Amino acid sequence: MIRIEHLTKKYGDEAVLNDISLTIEPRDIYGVVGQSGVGKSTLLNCINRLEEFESGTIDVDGLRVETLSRRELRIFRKNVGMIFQDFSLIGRKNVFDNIAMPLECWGYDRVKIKRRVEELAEIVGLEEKLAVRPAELSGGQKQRVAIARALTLNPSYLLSDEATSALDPKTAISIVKLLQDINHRYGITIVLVSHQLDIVESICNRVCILEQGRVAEEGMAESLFDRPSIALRSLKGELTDA
Ligand SMILES: Nc1ncnc2c1ncn2[C@@H]1O[C@H](COP(=O)(O)OP(=O)(O)OP(=O)(O)O)[C@@H](O)[C@H]1O
Repeated sequence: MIRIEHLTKKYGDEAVLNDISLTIEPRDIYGVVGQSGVGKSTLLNCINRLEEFESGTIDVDGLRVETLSRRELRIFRKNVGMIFQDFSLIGRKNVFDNIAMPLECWGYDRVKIKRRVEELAEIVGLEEKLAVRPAELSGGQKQRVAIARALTLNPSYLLSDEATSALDPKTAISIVKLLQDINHRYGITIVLVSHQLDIVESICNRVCILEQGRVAEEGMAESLFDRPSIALRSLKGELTDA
């Protein structure tokens, strides 16, 4: 469980996140939506402490993220995979070596690395592409490599920052299905930041809408999308400013 309480994060004097409190339950696919610049990526980056924050607490499975030492943080991050819009793959390494990177960092032996990489390649449907470099892959295939790499250390959590935003609609749906499958089969909790509301509606069970650094609305995706609030209608562009 991720429990965020009274989180405030500033850049300079400006609070990008202002007193955010929310709870992400195990096995959730939890959507975070909001206008561009509202602080969605910052919120994700606070969860695995890629960003430090001024006040508030983030508790992940009983660990207080803001109190972790550098060594504890390294271990904590094994449990929290992350994927990005730009895939963040290493161009000079092939698919096998890209997926293997976290295992190599943790000093696993070659036999274990080979077994795990092949297992993950099968899960994401890239068994035939292990020897290929990222430049020879489609966007969807690149994101599959990134997903496999994010799962190498068996995390309980996957943070997804606009992972489908650079993909065409059909490919985006195939990645969404893969994320759904990973959530169902392995019980991995997913926190999904996206501006693609149709995707959030199709995959997330809970959603929070951020507005001006605050939680404008939070709840079950079904009820939120069935009876759109002012916050959601505004995000959809259905309301014009008076
Ligand atoms: N390192 C930084 N230093 C200063 N300001 C930053 C930094 N990173 C982000 N910001 C600012 O913080 C605000 C929130 O940024 P963030 O990337 O979290 O928004 P977002 O909701 O994810 O936006 P988008 O949907 O466009 O990706 C923005 O105004 C951004 O300019």
